[in-house]
Amino acid sequence: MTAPIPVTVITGFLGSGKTTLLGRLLSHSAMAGTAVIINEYGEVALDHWLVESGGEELITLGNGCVCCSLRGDLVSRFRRLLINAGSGQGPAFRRIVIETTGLADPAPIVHTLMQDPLLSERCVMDGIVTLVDAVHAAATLDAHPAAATQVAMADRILITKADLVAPAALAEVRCRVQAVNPSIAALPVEYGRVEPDAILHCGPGTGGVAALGRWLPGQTFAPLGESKGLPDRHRRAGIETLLLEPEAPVSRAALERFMDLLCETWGDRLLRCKGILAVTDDPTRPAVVHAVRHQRHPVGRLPAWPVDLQDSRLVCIGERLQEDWLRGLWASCAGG
Ligand SMILES: Nc1nc2c(ncn2[C@@H]2O[C@H](COP(=O)(O)OP(=O)(O)OP(=O)(O)O)[C@@H](O)[C@H]2O)c(=O)[nH]1
Repeated sequence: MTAPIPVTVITGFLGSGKTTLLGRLLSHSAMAGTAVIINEYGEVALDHWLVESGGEELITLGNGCVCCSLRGDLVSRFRRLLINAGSGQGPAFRRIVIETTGLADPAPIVHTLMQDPLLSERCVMDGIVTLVDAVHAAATLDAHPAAATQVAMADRILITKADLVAPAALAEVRCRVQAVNPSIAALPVEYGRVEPDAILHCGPGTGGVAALGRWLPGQTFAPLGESKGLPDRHRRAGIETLLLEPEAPVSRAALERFMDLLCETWGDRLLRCKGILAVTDDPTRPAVVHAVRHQRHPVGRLPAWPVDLQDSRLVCIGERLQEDWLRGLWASCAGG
């Protein structure tokens, strides 16, 4: 009998720093042999281009959420991983990490994995790790029940972007988080700088997975069926995504102006914006932009275009977004 493969679910609301954390962790030798499944909500998945996996198996599930519309896809990708590794057709691995979308409810994900005969025989849930963005914790927990569910079900909680708030504000976030999940101590982090032990080996205890194990048998979820037929509950709740695919490179100054105006104007309606875009100063090194609500993160650069991405893409996720306005703003800033 081989030991069951531990599965870690990394969750946290949109833009809370999941991909940043994952990228850091995967560079650690203790994470060698990790298969990674990244799920993204936007129309076009960008995260896998932003994670340096160091040769680990990396699978993307895009344009939907593994807690609802993509539950069937999650099971089939998981099964394929296990079957390919078992038959030698795919790489062997020692653990699996799933990065959920920022909107995901962890309960149906764990339920989906626990009810599949092959997965429940070969894998064991290690833990649910929830990231809470220190800058936006209060607004997010107030407005989005999924954010509170993510915290309530956590085995480990990391308060990210601790560098962006004052100590008093950080203490408030801790209190807020502990009011939702008093059994877990929340650990502040900056740019995902944690040792792997901070997220691994949660083990059976009083945390989220143990609690879910007791609670799930009494719950019913929509049957799995064909994933494409499952409703996307976030879309029904009014969360929309917009995609821009600019054809020409943009100047760095125009890009900065666009991001500033976008965050200023849409503010809390803009739950997330991210993009990989060609810039005129060096179109071979694309710019990476991120925003969460009114907070715009500094523009980064990739050393080169990923092999399977050659065009600029920018995704916005939010509520009451207006496509015409977004396109108009881009045109007026970029001059296109
Ligand atoms: N200042 C600061 N920025 C951070 C920290 N962690 C992440 N970021 C930035 O926050 C932005 C979003 O980070 P991501 O890691 O992409 O967030 P995510 O949770 O994967 O985003 P989604 O998958 O879209 O939900 C990026 O610009 C990161 O560089 C942190 O601790 N401090």
